[in-house]
Amino acid sequence: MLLGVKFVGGKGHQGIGMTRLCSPAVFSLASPRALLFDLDGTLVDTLGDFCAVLDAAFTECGWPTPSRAFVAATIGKGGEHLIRSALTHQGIPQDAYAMAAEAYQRHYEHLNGTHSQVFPGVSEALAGLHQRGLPLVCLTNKPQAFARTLLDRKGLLACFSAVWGGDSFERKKPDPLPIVRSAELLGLRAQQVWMIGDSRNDAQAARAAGAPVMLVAYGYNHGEPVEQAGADAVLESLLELPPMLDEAAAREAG
Ligand SMILES: O=C(O)COP(=O)(O)O
Ligand SMILES: [Mg+2]
Repeated sequence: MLLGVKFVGGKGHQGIGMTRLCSPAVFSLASPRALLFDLDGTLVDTLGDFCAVLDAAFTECGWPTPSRAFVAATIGKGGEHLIRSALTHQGIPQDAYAMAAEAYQRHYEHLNGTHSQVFPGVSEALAGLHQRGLPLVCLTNKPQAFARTLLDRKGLLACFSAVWGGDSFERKKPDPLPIVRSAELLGLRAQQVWMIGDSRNDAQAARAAGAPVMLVAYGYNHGEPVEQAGADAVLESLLELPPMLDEAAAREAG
């Protein structure tokens, strides 16, 4: 029985503490051979970056800028989705996409990381997990170059054995392909890795790939309750991961 956890997915299981288990499968998960981490909303609070970049790009183009609430509910599916959604939301025709995307890209390069903060517990959790020798991979829908720069600027890059972006594979999350390919590149099957994310894009991708999935409660999930996104567990902090790994290892040993 996991300690310090509360089961929220059904009747008959109760616990204490922070981790909320959404699936009874979490009681029998095998130890992962690697962890895949989403970036925006999971490791770094980048909402301020997205807002600053959209503000700069749309202002330059002479358009009204989208609200912070709109941006928070829209991020998670990559830059093109965000730009196209923002155009529609502001009543600007889609044929302005190329102009918007060029301005967005240019401002993102300049502003990347300047309006964002690492979430509490992330640096400590990643350092501890890295010390265990477990391969850690960043798997985000952000373009790979932007992801690497952001992780570097926030002092997190050295923890990761690989960083894959929304432009690294033929399809993005919620398609399972990025998870399947990330596992393959480690010499693993998707069932042997855990996906750690913040949104239904991460949960759907992991479910379809056959990988266990944990979602953080503090990220961006399109304005929907994260408990309903189909995760095995909902975490208040990444610091809850080491005890989960200890629990899985102890179960296997004993
Ligand atoms: O680029 C985005 O929309 C966010 O990407 P991520 O949540 O997969 O890190
Ligand atoms: Mg995310």
